[in-house]
Amino acid sequence: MALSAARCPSSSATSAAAADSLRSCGHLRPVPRRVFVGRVASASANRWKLRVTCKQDASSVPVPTAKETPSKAVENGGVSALPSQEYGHVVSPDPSDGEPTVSITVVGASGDLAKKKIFPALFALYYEDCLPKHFTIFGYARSKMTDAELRTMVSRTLTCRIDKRENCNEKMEQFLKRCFYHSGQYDLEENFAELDKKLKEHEAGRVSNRLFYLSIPPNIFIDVAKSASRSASSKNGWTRVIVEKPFGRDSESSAALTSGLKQYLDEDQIFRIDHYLGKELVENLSVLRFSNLIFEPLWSRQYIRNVQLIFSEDFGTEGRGGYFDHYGIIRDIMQNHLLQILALFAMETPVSLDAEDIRNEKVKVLRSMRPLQLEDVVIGQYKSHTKGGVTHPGYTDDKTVPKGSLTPTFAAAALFIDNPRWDGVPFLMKAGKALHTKGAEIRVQFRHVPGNLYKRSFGSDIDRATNELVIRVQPDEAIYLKINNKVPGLEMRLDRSNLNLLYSSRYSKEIPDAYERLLLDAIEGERRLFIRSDELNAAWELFTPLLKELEEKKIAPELYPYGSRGPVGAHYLAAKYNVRWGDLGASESV
Ligand SMILES: NC(=O)C1=CN([C@@H]2O[C@H](COP(=O)(O)OP(=O)(O)OC[C@H]3O[C@@H](n4cnc5c(N)ncnc54)[C@H](OP(=O)(O)O)[C@@H]3O)[C@@H](O)[C@H]2O)C=CC1
Ligand SMILES: O=C1O[C@H](COP(=O)(O)O)[C@@H](O)[C@H](O)[C@H]1O
Repeated sequence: MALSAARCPSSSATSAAAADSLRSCGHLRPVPRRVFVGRVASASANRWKLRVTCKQDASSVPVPTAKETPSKAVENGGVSALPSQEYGHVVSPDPSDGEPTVSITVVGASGDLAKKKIFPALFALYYEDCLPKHFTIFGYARSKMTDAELRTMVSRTLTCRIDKRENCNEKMEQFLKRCFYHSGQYDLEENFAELDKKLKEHEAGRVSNRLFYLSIPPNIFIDVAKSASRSASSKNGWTRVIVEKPFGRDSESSAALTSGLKQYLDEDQIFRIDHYLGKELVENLSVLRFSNLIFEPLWSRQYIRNVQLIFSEDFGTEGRGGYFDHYGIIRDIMQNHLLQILALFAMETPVSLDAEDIRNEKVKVLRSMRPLQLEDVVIGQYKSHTKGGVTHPGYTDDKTVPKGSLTPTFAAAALFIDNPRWDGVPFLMKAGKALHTKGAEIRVQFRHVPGNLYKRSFGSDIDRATNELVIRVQPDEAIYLKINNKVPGLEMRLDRSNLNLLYSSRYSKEIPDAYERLLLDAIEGERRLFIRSDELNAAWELFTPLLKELEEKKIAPELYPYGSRGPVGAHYLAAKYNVRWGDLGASESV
């Protein structure tokens, strides 16, 4: 049954009834122990805060961590209070209200990711009143652009929530007035010093918190970290840096990148983004598991036969072939997105919802994993295919891809966690580009019912009677459980039906983009969904030997037609572990 779009009560609501109502409005969100509002206020042991509404007030201003708190020497001394001034169309408010400001600099603002994801996510946060009262956004890149040109560029990709269109144009205009641009080189400290000067003018003497989003190729991360930290970091608030993947291409290059960044930044300041962790259904994994009695007792080798993590795209690498060829699908999707989901899925119950407690459990899973064996991996590459008169190019037809490239655009792998909970349970991953469909899902196949009284009704294929829990991350977000059910009627006939939680039917609220959640978390200092350096090392240690072996032995990928289901080898790999991929549809009905 769909919920009607109820009006949400204000952030000051504290009664249990109000909290319930807020929960149904989808505004409840765990964030760490800063402010305790509403019903769970007493549950401080759980370190929960209810983000009842995004409206920022003084009480929700993030408190810097011990490391981020500036020394007393710089506090107050670093920046002199400037009078209110007019900046572009914005009048900077009087600093006497004592509230800090956040300056967000998108480095690489002229690029694809900035336009496609970062600016739209910032606007969505603004639209939802999630950004602090005082904020400024700067684009930074080498391209020459005026503030007005940046605004025009950004405005092309802004959209309003489809479920909330009121004041859309007005809000866009207000947002764009708070966006500015500075052109500079990535390795020139003087250019960042110029940026610093502009930021200070906008910050107008307030405590200034600064967030840099490095939306640039990884070979210039360290230059920017150096220039920004030396010449444009905050003197009296926090400075944080979001880095986009790829974080290296193997253990060694990743370690070098981490130590390079740590020359200029503390680990606490580095927010390594994996945008899959910001997806709604991935965020919900822990809720599903730890707040429902029925799942957690089943969450082990005792009841689970196998777990499948499946990613597919129905388009190729067109336009990104040059980048992709250096990485391939294992580094692009498996080593980060799918592995992060696996770690969240398989971790033990953390002590609390605190970022460090969660990340401690995730890293234990990663470190308990068996190094990947070549015989447990299948790789593929798409080839040209003509369908309905349309010819789709093969991977190596892309001019930016070297001829004869062996880079996989598809991979399937069987992974194992050698710990008491998961001993012997195959975790099967499959990821591919240019497949027949686009989607990402987690499939949990349970064991057979021992001595099943209805065995005869399933014929010889008992596998078809397996209960399966599907968490569909995208598209059409859903959680459904396949159960065996009696078909109504006088005869005894069973079929497989779904207990189905389809988000679009249940919730009227539009699902926020992953980048919105992650940007807001970075502003709030919430690190739960960002990758800690030891997690990253463990992830690379798992994949690096395999990646090296594939490259050294020049293993040729199995070719599959563009738009197909991928290489047949993936089925043999699953069969080796008595598994049938759940996304093939064959086991949908009995
Ligand atoms: N696009 C996407 O969907 C995704 C991207 N990423 C990662 O995010 C980051 C940004 O991605 P995207 O926007 O696509 O990247 P771009 O290649 O578009 O680069 C962003 C900006 O960086 C500058 N730049 C590009 N190449 C160089 C270079 N060799 N030396 C110096 N500056 C350069 C350019 O700005 P200018 O010339 O104006 O200085 C460019 O506009 C990358 O690390 C990418 O791997 C991760 C996931 C998805
Ligand atoms: O990180 C990446 O993710 C995208 C897929 O992200 P999605 O949110 O659209 O599912 C993928 O296309 C890209 O190759 C990869 O680098």
